[in-house]
Amino acid sequence: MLMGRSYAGWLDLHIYNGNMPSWQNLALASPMAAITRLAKRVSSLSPHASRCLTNSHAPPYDAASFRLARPREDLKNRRVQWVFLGCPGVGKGTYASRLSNLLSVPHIATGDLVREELASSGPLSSQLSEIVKQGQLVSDEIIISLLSKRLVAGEAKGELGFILDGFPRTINQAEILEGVTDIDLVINLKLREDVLLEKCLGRRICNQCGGNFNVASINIKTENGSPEIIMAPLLPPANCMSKLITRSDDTEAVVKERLRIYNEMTQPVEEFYRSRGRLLEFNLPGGIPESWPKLLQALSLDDYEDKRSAAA
Ligand SMILES: Nc1ncnc2c1ncn2[C@@H]1O[C@H](COP(=O)(O)OP(=O)(O)O)[C@@H](O)[C@H]1O
Repeated sequence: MLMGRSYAGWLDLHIYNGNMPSWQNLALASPMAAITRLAKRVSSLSPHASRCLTNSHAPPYDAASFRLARPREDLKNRRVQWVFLGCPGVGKGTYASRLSNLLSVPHIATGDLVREELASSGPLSSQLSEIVKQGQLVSDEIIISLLSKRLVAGEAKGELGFILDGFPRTINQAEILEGVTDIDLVINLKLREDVLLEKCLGRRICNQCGGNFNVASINIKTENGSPEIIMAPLLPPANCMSKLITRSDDTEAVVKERLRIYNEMTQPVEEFYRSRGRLLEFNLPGGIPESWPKLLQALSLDDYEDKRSAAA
């Protein structure tokens, strides 16, 4: 874990590339260039995927935007474009969502996009349902189409920057993303595999408000030099209690398959960004109360949060 080490510290260690942004200076500009380039990729999808998406309830992208591609924006003139990597259950959604609130950039989770598509009973839903239930990855073309649609919708609302969670998950996705936009930072969250399994099995979602909770109480003592891990359950408020559901892919067999697929398909993506000097490895020291301040510290955002809360 990068504890007690400032950004400048990791710069020295070459964990980060030479283009370290000053978050506080990241000003306003549209991620339109990235969106249009991603949308352009969608246009080269197989006729089947394009047809599925074109038949969907919302237009997948604005064809006119293909002509608007602009050069990559200067980092100083836009908001952060970050990616969260990490195994199922590690907490990508939790920390991505907190950072999204702090930095006022959208948190875009491709798993959520897939679940929304499933819930919509659109043309892709029965195909997606089988894939997700088995813990397999959705095809690159479908996931890129869903993401492109989401980015275009966000752009129409004036969204700036993004924190991606669950994308890219394959080298091919990483290469496509690399071809369309600049990713400033990739935060790789890490936790022991036995804890990941417990966390996935304890995960609960309120089917009314969509809130994410966890009933698992993790208490692992120090052994063979590995540190103690204590994670208190993240219990829902009383009004969500009777509405909790478990994700269909959070069964022991499916979580193990998702972990296997992560190691096979997504771990190479860690190396992809490590070799480009953009990967921040962060070993979670425990639950949110211990991990959040340390993550902010590793991102040199602890001071930023103080200023934000003082201004609120
Ligand atoms: N980038 C992606 N590529 C392929 N499939 C994806 C991607 N993102 C999400 N999915 C699909 O959605 C499911 C749920 O994703 P997610 O909520 O991110 O799960 P996890 O908890 O395993 O990180 C995945 O198991 C996979 O089927």
